[in-house]
Parts: sequence; C-alpha cells; structure tokens
Amino acid sequence: MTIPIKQIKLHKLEMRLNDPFTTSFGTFQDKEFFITEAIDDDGNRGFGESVAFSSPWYSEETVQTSLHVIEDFLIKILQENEISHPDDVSGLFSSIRRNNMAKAALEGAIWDLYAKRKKIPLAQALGGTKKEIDVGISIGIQPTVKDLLHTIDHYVQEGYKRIKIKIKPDRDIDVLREVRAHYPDLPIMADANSAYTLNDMHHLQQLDELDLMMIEQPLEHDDIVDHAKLQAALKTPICLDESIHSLADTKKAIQLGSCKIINIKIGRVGGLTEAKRIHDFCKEQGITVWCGGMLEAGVGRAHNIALTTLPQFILPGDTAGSSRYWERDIIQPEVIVENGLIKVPDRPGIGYEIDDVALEKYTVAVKTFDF
Ligand SMILES: O=C(O)CCC(=O)c1ccccc1C(=O)O
Ligand SMILES: [Mg+2]
Repeated sequence: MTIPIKQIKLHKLEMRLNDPFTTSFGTFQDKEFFITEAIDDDGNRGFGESVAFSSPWYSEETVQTSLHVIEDFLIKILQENEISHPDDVSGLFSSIRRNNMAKAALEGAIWDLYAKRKKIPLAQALGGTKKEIDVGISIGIQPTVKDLLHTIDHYVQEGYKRIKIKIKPDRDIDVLREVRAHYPDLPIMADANSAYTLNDMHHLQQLDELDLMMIEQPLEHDDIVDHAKLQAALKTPICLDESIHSLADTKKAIQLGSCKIINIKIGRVGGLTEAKRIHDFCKEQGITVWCGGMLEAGVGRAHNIALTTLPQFILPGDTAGSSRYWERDIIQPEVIVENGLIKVPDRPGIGYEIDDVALEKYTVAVKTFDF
C-alpha cells in the first residue's frame, strides 16, 4: 500500500539555547532549522527535523543548502514516485549525491507518518524493543575548569550517568585530569570535533591514563586513515562521528581499524533507514554504537529516542532532556530524563504531540508543497 502524501510543509524556526554551546570550532547559541511535516489524505501529520546548522562548521551542509536541495530536488522526487514503505525513500534519493541532512529531514517526516498510519510507535516501526533508554549529556567547553566542574556537578545531580566533555588543544589533558580527580568513577568521554592531527599522537596518548570511555573524532572530519594509525597507538577507544556518512564508510572504517565505536547521527547518515543499516552491520560485527545529538528540538530528539531502542545502541547517547536546551520545547510532553533514563513513548509515531502554539511562536516562515 502506498503512503498517500498530500502535502509537505517546511516550517523554518528560530530558537535560542538556554546556554551557549562551545566546541573546538566556536560558540553557538541561536539555532535556525526546519521542521518538516508530511500530511496524508486522512490528515495524519508526520514530522521530521533538519539538523543542519546556519554555517558549515560541523559538515558542509547549512540551513540554506538543505532548503535548496529539499525544495529543488528532493520534493520533486517524492512528488514523482510512489512510496510504499519509508525504506524506499533513501533509494529514491540516491540519485542526489550526499546532502544527507536534507534527505534525513524529509525521510524522518515520512517515517513518522508511516508509523502513525499504522498506529504503532516509531520505535516499533524501526524494530526497536527497549522501553527506556540510557542517556548522557554533552557539555561544551567552559570558560574555566571551575565552571566545568560546576556544570558537571549540576548534571550529575540531575541523574546523568555519563558525561561527554568537549576538548581542544590547550583545553584537554589537564582539564580532563582535574575532572577525573574529582570524579574517579564517573563514565567520562571526550569529543574533539577534529581539533587534532596525527602530529599530536604523543600528546593524545596521555588520554590513556584517564580511563575514558572513548575519544570522539580526534582527527580530521574526513579522515579514516590517520584515525587507524592513532587507534593502533591508543588504548582509549576512538569513536568516529564526522567521518561516517554511510554504511559504506562504516565498513571501511571498521576494516581499517579506524575506530572501535560509532556515533550514529540520523542527519549525518541521510536518515533512519541508513542509520538502521549501520546499526545492523555493527551488531553483526560486534561494534558498539550510540546515538549522537545535534542540539535538536523535540522532533529530532524524539527520532533519536526511537532509534536508540534498537539493541546495539549499547552506550548512553547524547539525547539529553528538553530543558537542557530549551526554555520551551516544541513537543508535549517535553523529553524528561530521570536517573539518566528516558521512557520511550508508546503512542503512535514519534510518540509526542507537536505543541502547535510553541511551533507557531518559533516559526519565521512556512513553505507548502502540494502533491
Ligand atoms: O547535546 C547534543 O545534542 C549533542 C552535542 C554535541 O556534542 C554536538 C552538537 C552539535 C554538533 C556536533 C556535536 C557533536 O557530537 O560533535
Ligand atoms: Mg561529536
């Protein structure tokens, strides 16, 4: 049976994070992005979220490029083809190179619509079984170590059981040493967002004394060769984020020994179907995965929760609660973390209602495409 899409809407939103978020490449607080909405003949509404940022610091995609690709290419493909299952979408989109975040934003709305039409939770539609998921929190680079310890303390009090700390050259080993001294047993990991090169190998080997769960994306955003050399010289597992855009990349990285862990982000890999394929392959190979984050609003967060119910998502993800990011999220209820756990919603689709008043409040433009 085909999914009778009647209309697609692109809602452009502007939201402000409660606190600025600093990575090795800069500070960020204002977020512009799209919520995608796919509406069927019966009036069911499926929602997706575009995770591209305003500028191309994390990957080459931006809000503007994803809008261009969605409007001028991807929607046409959906208008011209029948879709009987959301897994069809990535195949149809394969004639367009990369632009994975644009693809994922549309595919996500179709996955939600599909699950709502079937009256099953998105998690179940994906094959997930967990009723609750473990989550951690990603903490940006803080002005001082004192601020960092204070921030960690706050989130440990809130129940988060795994802490990710952003690092960059000159704000790395010493900082992590102090954190480790204060929290001898806390599961801690570090994310460098590509701030190092292989010339830093000896420096990075000092990580091994800190008992970290992993070091995420230490080297270039597009590298898997140098990462293999670094991994051979490190006891600390390397986790790849920026370098992995597909199942094909995953296979190559694992074959080369570039990493021991993969951070799966739905947007970075072009959608839930590809994310699921990467998950399935890693499960076969015994490679641990976890679900990364892109400072999403509620819709993207709900998609991450659904994906994380798959069994190989062994380690806690970066999907923190709504209140960590937003004064008011765009879903009801908001995502709540208790004791480091999120209860997976059991209602159809993403399992959270869109808070239309909040959506309206943050919306700066809407574009509509009829089918
Ligand atoms: O809390 C989140 O959503 C994840 C935060 C995070 O680490 C991150 C946020 C924006 C872009 C890249 C990254 C990353 O994982 O590298
Ligand atoms: Mg990362």
